[in-house]
Order: sequence, then structure tokens, then C-alpha cells
Amino acid sequence: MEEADKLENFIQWATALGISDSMHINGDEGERQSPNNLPALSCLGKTLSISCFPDAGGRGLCAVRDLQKGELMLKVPKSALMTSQTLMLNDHSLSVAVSRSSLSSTQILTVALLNEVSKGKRSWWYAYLTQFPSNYDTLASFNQFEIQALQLDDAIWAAERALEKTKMEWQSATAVMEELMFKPHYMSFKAWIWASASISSRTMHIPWDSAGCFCPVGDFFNYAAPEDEQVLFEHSAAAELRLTDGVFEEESAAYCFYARTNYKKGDQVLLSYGTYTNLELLEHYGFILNINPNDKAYVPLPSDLYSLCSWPFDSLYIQQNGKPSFALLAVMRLWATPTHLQKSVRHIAYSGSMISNENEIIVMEWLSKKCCLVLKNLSTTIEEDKLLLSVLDEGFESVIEVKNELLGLMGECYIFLKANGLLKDEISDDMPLPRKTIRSINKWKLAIWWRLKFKMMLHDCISYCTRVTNLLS
Ligand SMILES: C[S@@+](CC[C@H](N)C(=O)[O-])C[C@H]1O[C@@H](n2cnc3c(N)ncnc32)[C@H](O)[C@@H]1O
Repeated sequence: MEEADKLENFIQWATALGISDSMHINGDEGERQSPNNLPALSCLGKTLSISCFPDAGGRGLCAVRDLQKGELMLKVPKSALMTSQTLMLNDHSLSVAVSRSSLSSTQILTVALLNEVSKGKRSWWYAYLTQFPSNYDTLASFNQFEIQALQLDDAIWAAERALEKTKMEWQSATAVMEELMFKPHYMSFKAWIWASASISSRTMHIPWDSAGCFCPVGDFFNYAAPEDEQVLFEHSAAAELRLTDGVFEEESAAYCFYARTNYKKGDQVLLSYGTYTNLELLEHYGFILNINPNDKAYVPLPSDLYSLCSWPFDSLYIQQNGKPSFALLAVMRLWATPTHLQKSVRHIAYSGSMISNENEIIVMEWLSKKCCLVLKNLSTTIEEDKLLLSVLDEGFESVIEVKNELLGLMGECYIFLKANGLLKDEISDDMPLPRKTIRSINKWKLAIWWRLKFKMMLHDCISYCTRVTNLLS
């Protein structure tokens, strides 16, 4: 079936389930009927429509009219949410196998999803399942080459940890999958990675299951980082409320989505899934933002600094604009003060004020040197990363095209060609690029883009430190 037909089937299915972007038809909230009292043809079209946004998430939802901040845009009834419970309800074997196991709630949803997908067209959820991506770029799906392309130890470690965690969860679920007599394809680690990436990138929070739920149509919203105003509330009790624009509402027994800002007709309507750094977005969602106000760069700090710090260590970072975070600046000012004077100036440092010109210059010079050193020790420069990205962005169709473009560039390109078997004698140059290689290029590009963004933060930090030093000298 063509993609367009699958999408149409899905929309019909969703409409029949009462999913609706029309809140005030016949004066009855959420009820959707056409003027002749027949069920509506589409659950979308009054407020939202499906559209493609190549530079901001691909398929997403578009405003079909001007929308006001706070306006209810979409309702997905509880009965349309795909959860472990709803999947088990109609599947006795699944429910028995799972109840005998000690799997975590996320593992249960992973098994339940694979079990449902394995039913193919027989699945009640089939129309919805056809809308899931066939591949993901989350960190757990990166191979060794793609992981190493991240270059920074912290990022490599995060990717290895994500992969290891996914592998352990898969291994401890194999007995249940065997009991359910999964075919080898659905038992494979590859299938598990697909299912867990689906959960990581597409589920929404529900109060009754920590694995969350799949929310048809609601999971078509792409992501925008929370705005400053919302970030301020991050640590307050109201954080949950302020940071979500999609929420399950018990009283209406539905997932409800509200406009996070005013939208003009034709704008993409975005959802804030939460506050994430680019590395976290890559880990959980498989993308990064070109401009992410919540991005952070960590550099190694003096070991004797940590004992002076009363903030969590993860608050010591360089911000997306290159400036040191409040906590990093404060604790470095204290660290740069002679030990016998630290007590007397602690209140000044902790209030975020400068201690003295000399002190500030020591801090700026130390930070700037550290950033230079980190950048120097990485195997490619900012310029090389930019060049590589521009080459990879061109896109390739045949093996020879890739070889021609990449062989003259840095050593990393040679490793890529080798890791993808493109240098073997038996590979014909005219051969179209294998799909696996195309997917690997996409993940490689994400890794390069991530490390470039990281390097840019350090570069901007050096400029910031130099500016401050010059001003104070
Ligand atoms: C909940 S889905 C959103 C809908 C998705 N585009 C689709 O077609 O199903 C989340 C996924 O969309 C993509 N995505 C969402 N927001 C994005 C953004 N701002 N930039 C790039 N990709 C984005 C990522 O692949 C992410 O894992």
C-alpha cells in the first residue's frame, strides 16, 4: 500500500475512535459530526493538518487557522491510547506471559509493541502502527563508528551506556518473547532497538504507567525547546504543568493538547517534550536542534574545585551562547581566591558577583585555556567538521560518488568507507548506495553536527573570556 493510502486509512481509523481537533461542534466539546449528522470524514482539518517540515522534524502538524496561546487543539480519548494495558486486554497469552515475568514497565511495553506489530494486518492497531518510522537515529541505534564520531568522551560514554542498557533489557526479556513464540525477526536485537526507540521518542506521560502511552495523532507533533519563561519555572513545583502542553486529563478522559504560543495559519504547531540538551535529544529522540537554548558543554574542571561547590556538579557548564553558567562562574571565582580568603568572599561569589578584576581574569584565562586544550585534543577542527557536513549534505547515490567525495578528506572518512565495506574489491563502483550505508551517513552526520555544536560552544566561550579579560586588563 502507498504511504498516502496508509495515512488516509489511519486518519479514518483515528476519526472513528473519536480523536478530534474540533472542540466546539454542535456546542458539544470533542464531539465531531458533520452538518448532516453523519460522522465527520476527518479528525483533522478544523484546527490542525498534517504537513511536512523538512527542516523541523519532517512530518508534523500545521495550524489551519490562527491559534491563540492556551487554546485546546486536539483531544485523543483514553480508549484510543495504546498502552501496555490496552495491548494486553485483547491478548490473553501476552497478559499471562507478562504477569509471570519480572520485566520493568518499559520492557513490558516493548514486548507488547513487538507482539502487536508481529500480528501485521490482524492487529486492531494496524492502521496506527503503519505510521511508525521504520528506523530511528537514537543513540542506542549508533554503531561503533557512529559512536566514535561523537569524539567527546562524555558523549561516547552516553552512547555506549544507552546501547548497553538496551542490550541488557533485551536479554532479560528474551525468555518472555520465547514463551510468546516470537518469530526470529521480532526476537532480534534490531527489532528491540526499534521498539525501544519508538517508546523513547513517541510515548507520552500518563499517570498510571511509567512506560507512558502511544497517542495516535498526538505523536505527530514535533518538538520545540521550552521558552525562557518556562525554563525559569523548571525547578518550581509548577514545573510539570508549565513544561507540558500535552497532558492526560482525567475529567475528560482524554489526552489534551494546548497551543504553547500564538500560531499563524500555516505555522508548524510544536510541542515541548521537556528541557533537553542536544545530547539528550539525540539519546532519546534521535535529533538535535541547531539553536537549543538548553544545550550545555561540560569541560574538565580543577579537581580541588568540587569541594567548594554547593550546587550539583551538573550545574557547572558552558551555556549555548558560550557564557559560563551561574554556578560555574561562582565556584570558579571562589576557587581562584587564595584559600585563607575564601570564607570572607564566599557570599559575594555565591551571589553571582565578581570578586575582583584580578580574580575574574584568573577565571577567564583558566577557562579559555581549558577550552583551547579540549579543542586541540579533538581529532578534527570546527572548519573540518563544517566541510565534512557540507560534503555529506550533498547526498550520494552510488558507491563511486561517495568514494570520490570522501577519499580525499580526513582519516575518519576512510574509516567510514572501510566500516561500511565500500573499499572491498567485490563492491562495484556503479552500485547504488546500500540503504544501510545511507542510514549510517545520517547518523554520522548527526554525530558530526553534535560535536560541531559542542566545539562552537567552547569557541564562543573562548571569545567571551577574551572579551572580559580585555575589558578588565
Ligand atoms: C513524536 S515524533 C514527532 C512526529 C514525527 N515527525 C513523525 O513523523 O512521526 C518525534 C520525532 O520527530 C522528530 N522530531 C521532532 N521534533 C523535531 C525537530 N524539532 N527537529 C528534528 N526532528 C524532530 C524526531 O525524529 C523525533 O524522534
